[in-house]
Amino acid sequence: MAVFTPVSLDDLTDWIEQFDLGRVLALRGISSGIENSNFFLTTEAGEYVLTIFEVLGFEQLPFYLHLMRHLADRGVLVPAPVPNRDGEILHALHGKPAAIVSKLDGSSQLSPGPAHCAAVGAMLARMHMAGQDFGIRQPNLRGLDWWHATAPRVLPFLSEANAHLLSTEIHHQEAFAASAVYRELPQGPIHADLFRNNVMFDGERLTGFFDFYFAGCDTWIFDVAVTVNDWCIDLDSGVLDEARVRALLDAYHAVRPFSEAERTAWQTMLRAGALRFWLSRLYDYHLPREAEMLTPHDPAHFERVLRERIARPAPPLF
Ligand SMILES: Nc1ncnc2c1ncn2[C@@H]1O[C@H](COP(=O)(O)OP(=O)(O)O)[C@@H](O)[C@H]1O
Ligand SMILES: N[C@@H](CCOP(=O)(O)O)C(=O)O
Repeated sequence: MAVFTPVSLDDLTDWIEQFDLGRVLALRGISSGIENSNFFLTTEAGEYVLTIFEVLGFEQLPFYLHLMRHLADRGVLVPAPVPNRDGEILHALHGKPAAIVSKLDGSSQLSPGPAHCAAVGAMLARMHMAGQDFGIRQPNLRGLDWWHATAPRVLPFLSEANAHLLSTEIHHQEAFAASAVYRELPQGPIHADLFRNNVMFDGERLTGFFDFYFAGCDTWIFDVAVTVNDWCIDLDSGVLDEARVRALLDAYHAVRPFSEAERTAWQTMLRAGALRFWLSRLYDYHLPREAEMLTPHDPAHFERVLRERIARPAPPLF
C-alpha cells in the first residue's frame, strides 16, 4: 500500500542525469506511508529517499523542502533535499512534484524511554533555534483558523458531550490566543507533527526528524506540546509519564531555555496539541477523502488525551 504512482528503474535512467548522483542501482517502494509515494533509491553516490507528492502541489512544497534544506545546512538532523545541477530541489516526475532527500539510518522507536525523549527534546530545541532565520513564512495550516473552519463540519457527527467538549475547548483556545501572554510566546517554523513515527533512532542515537509536511510557523511551545502528547504518554490512557516528560523538557530547556510566558501557557498548549489531532482525526474519520483506502487513526485517543489534560495538571515546564 502507499505507492500510488509506480516508478521503474527505466523511468529514472534519463531523469537522474540532472543530479550529481551517478547511475541508479536500485529502487524499492516503501509501503508504510499514507500520503505520498516513497521509494528507497540507491545510486552510485549513496542511499536516498525519492518522494512523489500526491496531495501537496508545486506551490506549497518550496516552504517544506527549503525548510529541511535550511535546517540540514545548520546541522539539525533532518533529511537534506538533494539539488540538481541548477540548484533546484523541487522536481517533476510523471507530472507530479517530486524530491530526492538523504536517507536517515535506523527505524522509528515506538516504545520510547526517557533517553529517547531527551534526545528528541534536545534536537527539537536545536531545530527551533536553527529555524529562526528561515526566510519563507507559511502559517501552521492546522492552526486556530483551521480548527474554527473544521469544527462545524464534524459537530453533527458527535455526541452531545463531545460536541460540548469541542466547542468549549475551541472557545478556550481562542480566548488564550487573544491574550497578552500568547503574544509573548516565541514563534518560528515548527514541525507540528513530531510523533514517534516521524523520528528515526539507531538504538538510542537519534538520527533524524522527518515528514515535515505539516510544518508551518507557530509558537514553539505548541510544537513541544504536540511532541510531549505523543512521546511521553501511556498510549492506552493518555496519561503523561512523569519520567519521560521531565527528560524531554529538561533536555529542551538546556538548549533553549523556556520563558515565563511559555510556563504560563504550558497546560493550555498541551490541550491545544490534543485538540488539533482530535479534530483532524474526527475530520478524516467522518469525512474521508474520496480515494481514501486506509483505516483512519482513532479519534477517541485524542479525545481521551484532551479530557486528561483538562482534568489533571501536567508536570511543570521547568
Ligand atoms: N528521509 C528518510 N529516511 C529514511 N526513511 C524514510 C525517510 N523518509 C521516509 N522514510 C520512510 O518512509 C516511510 C513513509 O514516510 P512518510 O513521510 O511517513 O510518508 P507519508 O507522508 O506518505 O505518510 C517512513 O515511515 C519511513 O520508514
Ligand atoms: N500524526 C497524525 C497523522 C499524520 O500522519 P503522518 O503519518 O504523516 O505523521 C495523527 O496521529 O493523527
